[in-house]
Amino acid sequence: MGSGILDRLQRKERVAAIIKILSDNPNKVFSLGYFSEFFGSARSTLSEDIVLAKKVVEYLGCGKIETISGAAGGVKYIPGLSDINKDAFLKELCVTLSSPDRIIKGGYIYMNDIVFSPEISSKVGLILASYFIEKNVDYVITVETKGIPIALMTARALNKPLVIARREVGVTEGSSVSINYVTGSSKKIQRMSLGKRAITKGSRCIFIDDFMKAGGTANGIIELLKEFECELVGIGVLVEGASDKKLVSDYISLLTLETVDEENGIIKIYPTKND
Ligand SMILES: O=P(O)(O)OC[C@H]1O[C@H](OP(=O)(O)OP(=O)(O)O)[C@H](O)[C@@H]1O
Ligand SMILES: Nc1ncnc2[nH]cnc12
Repeated sequence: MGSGILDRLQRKERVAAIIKILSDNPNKVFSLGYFSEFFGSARSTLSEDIVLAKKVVEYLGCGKIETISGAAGGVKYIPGLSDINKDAFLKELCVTLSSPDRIIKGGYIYMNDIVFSPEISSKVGLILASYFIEKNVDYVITVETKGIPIALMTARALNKPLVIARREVGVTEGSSVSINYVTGSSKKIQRMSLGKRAITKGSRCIFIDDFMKAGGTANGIIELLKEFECELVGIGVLVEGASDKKLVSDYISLLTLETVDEENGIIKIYPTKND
């Protein structure tokens, strides 16, 4: 494809196609030359198309198209949600999560339907990714199980690989490194393992999870990454438990769970003030 049928595309059709190509490949730089060849149009024409594409993305409040100058320059799409869209989404999520029928014995709330919903977890991933765009991330890391969809969606938005620490050593991982850690959720000593070939030495990683209680899991990830001589450059979770003393201090949470009152059937959860 490229020339032939596509060279007959009109400006508005090219703009739609540019947006599709860029948004399918978040954070990937496409040169003007690439589009010029693809559409069989002059670079000057493409520059004007890109100005229009930028306007459309801005209008939709779904991130931005950025121009990178220089020899390795071009354009890339940085996914995101406008503040208005983000606030509305997080508020609505709080309403959904505060339904009393979500209360689980022991002070937990049921979140499986939320984290396993592609529509919701993709937006959560977009929002979390927006906090780490500037961090030069090489990998997104999570620990099985419930953090996986959100971590994958964050990795998708950053266009970086996802790495999953396992509770048990997986045969298909090859030789692995394991560490023990204490999770506040189950208050038990747990083990997490990562295949030795999963991450390249010296990489920069962010840890993404669905929930942070005491932060023992995040701490475990820090210890695990030390074994790989990798650096943890950010931590992001969908929900943090407000009343719990944390073992880590530098993290982003989107929602704060203040109370789960089993007796009176009350859940208090609100968007975290991060800025
Ligand atoms: O901050 P912490 O005190 O360490 O607790 C947070 C951890 O607890 C939850 O996992 P859980 O143990 O419920 O496992 P699951 O994801 O397999 O359900 C959550 O997904 C975090 O990984
Ligand atoms: N869903 C949940 N609700 C409350 N505390 C938790 N800790 C881990 N998961 C949790």
